[in-house]
Amino acid sequence: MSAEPTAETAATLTPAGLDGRPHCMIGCRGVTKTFPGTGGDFVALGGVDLDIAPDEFITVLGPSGCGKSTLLNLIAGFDLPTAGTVSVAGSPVTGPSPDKGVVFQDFALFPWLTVRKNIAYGLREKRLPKAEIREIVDAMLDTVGLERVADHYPHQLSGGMKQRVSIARVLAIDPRILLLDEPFGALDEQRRSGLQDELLRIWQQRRKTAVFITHSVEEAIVLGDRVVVIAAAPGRVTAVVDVTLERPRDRTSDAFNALRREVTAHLWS
Ligand SMILES: Nc1ncnc2c1ncn2[C@@H]1O[C@H](COP(=O)(O)OP(=O)(O)OP(=O)(O)O)[C@@H](O)[C@H]1O
Repeated sequence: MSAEPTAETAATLTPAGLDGRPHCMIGCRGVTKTFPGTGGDFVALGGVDLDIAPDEFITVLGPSGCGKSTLLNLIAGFDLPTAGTVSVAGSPVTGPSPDKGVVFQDFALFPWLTVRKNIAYGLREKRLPKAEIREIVDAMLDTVGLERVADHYPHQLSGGMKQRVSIARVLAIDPRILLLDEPFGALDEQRRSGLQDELLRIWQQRRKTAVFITHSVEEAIVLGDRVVVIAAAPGRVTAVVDVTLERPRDRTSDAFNALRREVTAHLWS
């Protein structure tokens, strides 16, 4: 069966509600991605279907190599699917755009720019007036608690600080969608937990649609409204677990542990 959407299915991807907002911010329909290999094509994603609602926080969990980053790259528009469609607010994704902000694990900061200038980078690209840039950057420095190191360079910062800068740089351009590829993977438990809290606070304040890739079952449950489990070879969604626990979530509660067992079972099945 063809994975290409018909005019009818494309139209039903994002029917607007009474408030005029789409029900689905990100829609994946039969998303398949193959890469050429020496022994023939390698199917990294084999038909992913997923709808993500506006303001929803989705976490994506799966073994190494199952296609998590590939999926995120397709949503970001860094690459195109071999078959199927990825749409944002009803329009097919054809490339990167300012409505999608991406945070990478390795921070991707400019080493020759100070913290302030790193955060201002996207705003300067947008050619905003200087005073407005300053105002937004000051607000961002405050949000992520980095005023003290505003004039430092990346090499003078800890890993956690660098990741805050990369989050602030993305938030500064105020994208509707946040795409985060294992952003806290390299941090110690304490920093990781602090940044999880900070990210949730920002997400709740600014209401964004978030897709967050992780290898950690705990992180997936702490953050997500839903945890999407992906299996490998080919990459496909094998489970979607609703997390209805109140935030902030108590990682030691019975309900949390029950979810941890459920998600882990899906991951290993
Ligand atoms: N540009 C590419 N060319 C060839 N193969 C690729 C390319 N990008 C990814 N792959 C392959 O596709 C598969 C999925 O890769 P991907 O990086 O999406 O996995 P992942 O789940 O994010 O892994 P990890 O958790 O280790 O980061 C892997 O087998 C990878 O080797």
